[in-house]
Amino acid sequence: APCGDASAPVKPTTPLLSFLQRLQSAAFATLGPDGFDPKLYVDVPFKTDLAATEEAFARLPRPGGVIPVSNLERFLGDYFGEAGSDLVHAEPSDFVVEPEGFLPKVENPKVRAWALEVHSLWKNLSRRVSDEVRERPEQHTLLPLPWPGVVPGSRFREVYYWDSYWSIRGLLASKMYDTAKSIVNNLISLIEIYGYVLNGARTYYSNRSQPPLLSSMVFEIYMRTGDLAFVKKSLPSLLKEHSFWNSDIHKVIIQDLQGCKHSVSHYYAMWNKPRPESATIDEESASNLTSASQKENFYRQVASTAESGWDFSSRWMSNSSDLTTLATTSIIPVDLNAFIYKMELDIAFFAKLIGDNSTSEKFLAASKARQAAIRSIFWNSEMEQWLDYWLISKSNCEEVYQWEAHYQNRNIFASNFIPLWIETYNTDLCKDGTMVEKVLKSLQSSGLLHVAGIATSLSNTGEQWDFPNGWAPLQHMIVEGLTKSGSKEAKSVAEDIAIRWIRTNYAAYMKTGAMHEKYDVEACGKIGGGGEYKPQTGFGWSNGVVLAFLEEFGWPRDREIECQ
Ligand SMILES: OC[C@H]1O[C@H](O[C@H]2O[C@H](CO)[C@@H](O)[C@H](O)[C@H]2O)[C@H](O)[C@@H](O)[C@@H]1O
Repeated sequence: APCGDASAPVKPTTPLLSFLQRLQSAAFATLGPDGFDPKLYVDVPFKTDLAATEEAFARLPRPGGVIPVSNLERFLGDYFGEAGSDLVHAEPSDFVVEPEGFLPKVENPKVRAWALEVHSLWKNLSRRVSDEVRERPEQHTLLPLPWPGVVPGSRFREVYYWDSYWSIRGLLASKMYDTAKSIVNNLISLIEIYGYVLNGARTYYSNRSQPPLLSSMVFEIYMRTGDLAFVKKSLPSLLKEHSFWNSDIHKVIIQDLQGCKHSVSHYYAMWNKPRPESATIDEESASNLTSASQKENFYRQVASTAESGWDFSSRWMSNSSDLTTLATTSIIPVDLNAFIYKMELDIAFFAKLIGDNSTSEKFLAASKARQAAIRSIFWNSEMEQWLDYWLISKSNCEEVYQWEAHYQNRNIFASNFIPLWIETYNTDLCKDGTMVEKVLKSLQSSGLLHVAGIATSLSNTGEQWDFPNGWAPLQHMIVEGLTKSGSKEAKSVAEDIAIRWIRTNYAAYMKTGAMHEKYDVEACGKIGGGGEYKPQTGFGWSNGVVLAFLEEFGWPRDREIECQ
């Protein structure tokens, strides 16, 4: 990792984005904070070139320094298309109303009818980039992805990296294999250009990635389709992605108590300014920081937290009520290292499949090293969970950090159980049945399990990746880990969590007519809240997880779907 902020990389911004940020700031001054979504102003496509638009913007009247609402609205209408209009609806070629062999274990007619509705939502969420973006990319922040894809929904108008994994899990249950492959091909196209998968398919997301689950997407698609050519095509990009996550900025060396050095990874965005999509919010949050370097550090922490996918959470804060104490780059996250461990196992598996034995052996060795690191650095045998590790040092500039037990973060987060999802695939821990039972007990007494699913954390901070919110990805990884653990008891707890999650999604859908981005786990049918934007609907990963759970566990005819 870079030694201090000064040496850390920052991606250049574009003139288009700088202008849109000025527009966003002017709109904020005009409209005020109520209902204001800053992302809208960096998503609007230009109708004409930047120079002409900037000139017209400069000519707008500004009595008292603020553009009147009517002038702002007219300017927006004259010079910009609707946000999202450059990503057009695309009918997925592999969608059928009721696919053959769809959710064979779902017998209850109400649940089946609802599952078919959820399945049909893929049509609403399917998009392709308009020809206009390809012809004039300089007038859009949207990136010209080559193939159709699936978006999360609502304000998340573009493709997102880690969301895509759960959309794919649902698409596979919906038998939409071509759409699933097309999503992966788009992400691969980003690696070919940038060397990594971007947080999302917008120019303003190019300073960071998101939790790396591309190899898991390829793995799941291969397991369903047996498409070896697809694996062969994906492998070179996966190798590039692996180096990105093990490069200078993302790599940290920690020496354990036995003197063994471990190479692990952390989140680290190539950015030290307000996030363009939330600049008005970030500037306000940083307003009490006095020096330029304090602000730059804060902005880097904010962007690095967005790279984690958990934006925002007490998990990354040294004081859970003060966002300016975000310290994400000083934390070695257990889930990120579990994902990279899985990436290493997947690459070894794919390389073997295509007959590249030396790559396979190299990545098997890398996975063994990562497995040892996970055990030495994150595992806490007293709590029987894996804990994030905080890099605390006087200079914040160590070549090698010395591991100390009290730098493990003993606060409880759902991420402390994410290695379950990976361990079950291929490890000694899994062979030791008692281990799974210990982690299960620890989960059961953690305080995370609630009537409507697994809470993200135990702290109610008002941030969206904290209590009482429950997120589909977290439910899915823990449930799948427990299900595949080989323990009967773990499988039955997993099924119970899945049933609660399905019920809450169903009840909220019946009440609101929509699938939601996050839910409140304290009550069945309650949607989540908190954070910097209004709760969103659609919603790719929630749809994917409901379909994946229904495929795994089914729903017997005589089991009630209503909240109990
Ligand atoms: O606009 C604010 C932030 O929004 C995104 O984060 C949230 O939505 C994503 C899409 O569903 C999801 O992947 C992420 O986990 C959520 O926290 C975006 O990814 C952030 O970069 C952005 O700043």
